Amino acid sequence: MSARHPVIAITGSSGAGTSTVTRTFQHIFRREGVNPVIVEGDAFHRYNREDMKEAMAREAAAGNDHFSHFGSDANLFEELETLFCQYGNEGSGRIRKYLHNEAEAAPYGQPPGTFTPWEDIPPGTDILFYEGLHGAVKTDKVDIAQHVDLRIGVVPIINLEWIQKLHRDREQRGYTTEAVTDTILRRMPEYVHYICSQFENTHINFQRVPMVDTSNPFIARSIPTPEESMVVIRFANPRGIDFQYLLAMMGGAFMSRANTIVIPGGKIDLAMQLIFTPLILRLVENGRKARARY
Ligand SMILES: Nc1ncnc2c1ncn2[C@@H]1O[C@H](COP(=O)(O)OP(=O)(O)OP(=O)(O)O)[C@@H](O)[C@H]1O
Ligand SMILES: O=C(CO)[C@H](O)[C@H](O)COP(=O)(O)O
Repeated sequence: MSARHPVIAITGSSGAGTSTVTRTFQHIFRREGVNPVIVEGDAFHRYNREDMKEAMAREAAAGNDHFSHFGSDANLFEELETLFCQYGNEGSGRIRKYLHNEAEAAPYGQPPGTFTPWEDIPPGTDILFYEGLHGAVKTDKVDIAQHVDLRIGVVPIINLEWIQKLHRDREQRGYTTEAVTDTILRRMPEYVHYICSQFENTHINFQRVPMVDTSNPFIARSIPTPEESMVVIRFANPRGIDFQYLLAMMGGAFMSRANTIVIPGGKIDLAMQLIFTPLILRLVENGRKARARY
């Protein structure tokens, strides 16, 4: 944790919606004049696409059919922890990108499924913003969560998460339904160990719950829309959260527990702006003051 160079992490499974939530944060950063460095979690995969296929085949030959992008062996957890720690202390660190498809890869003149070279974070940023799979991970070897000032979980109920992943991977990444289904099945043990466990380390979780039937996510023709869903927002520590204000600002919202507010899905953007703008401004302001004193 750092008062000088704050770190925010949005953490969630593949297809949960972390990239979508990032757009709301970019809007807040732009409006409030905050200069972030944005880190995509996929940059901390250990292998490029070809090497990952080989690693998976090696593991399968050795009897492990569950090697996946969710676990510690396929990711650079130590390097991610170092980045958060170094940024928190000095505002510096090394980042890169994982290029998922032709559109992302074209500007770099590289093939999809490869990483860009590591680069230093430019000096003068206000905040590090991470979105990806592992922003609140704790294992027996690393404690990534401890370096993050604001940890946010994005966790649709699992049927919805699968529908979102199936649609995104087919439409934007060129995979078949069968290939995505195999990936979901292969990742399940590491999903339970590495993904679910993070949501007890987060400060705020957003769980989208569809109000339409998603019983068989593998045949769903479309992703339930925001208007067809509700969002459960749970605060680990509700002290200081003005629930009366949130209820007044968002028609149709209600409290389901003392630390949990439920809102209509179409209001998620508004909810995030109302909840996060003051938290971001406080982190950035504290950081600026602490750096001025240093
Ligand atoms: N609140 C939402 N309402 C409707 N659709 C959504 C919502 N959030 C995400 N989606 C859709 O779900 C799909 C996956 O979302 P997104 O790409 O943000 O996931 P992700 O968590 O960033 O995945 P990955 O980590 O694998 O890149 C996208 O097609 C996106 O449009
Ligand atoms: O979304 C993911 C993890 O968040 C992807 O599964 C991972 O980044 C690998 O991508 P690809 O299968 O396109 O090589």
